[in-house]
Amino acid sequence: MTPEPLSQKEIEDRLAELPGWSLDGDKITRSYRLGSHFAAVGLVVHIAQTQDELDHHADIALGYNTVALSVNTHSAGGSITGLDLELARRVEEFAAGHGAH
Ligand SMILES: C[C@H](O)[C@H](O)[C@H]1CNC2=NC(N)=NC(=O)C2=N1
Repeated sequence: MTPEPLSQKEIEDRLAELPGWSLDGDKITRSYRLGSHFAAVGLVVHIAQTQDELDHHADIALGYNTVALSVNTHSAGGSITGLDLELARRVEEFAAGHGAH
């Protein structure tokens, strides 16, 4: 089932619960800084595992010690849906454990 686009108000309300995440154009985004390159790669692997579990995939940019995510829902015409917020919520749950801030 295709998830429904969220209203602007719903997006803002749910982003308020996810410090560091923001709306940038048609995607929600967040950048993390980590203690080393390997720590950044470890976070990417954990995100990849979560993405396959959700069958929902962000654009991920890996830097030296940074990881930047941006995501919307292609199947909803590039809108923000609950799946985008759920991916962000799950990444927030484990990012700090990788030393990300
Ligand atoms: C076939 C597969 O379920 C779809 O292509 C999934 C995979 N990952 C996805 N990721 C994102 N961000 N949006 C989608 O619509 C999407 N669709």
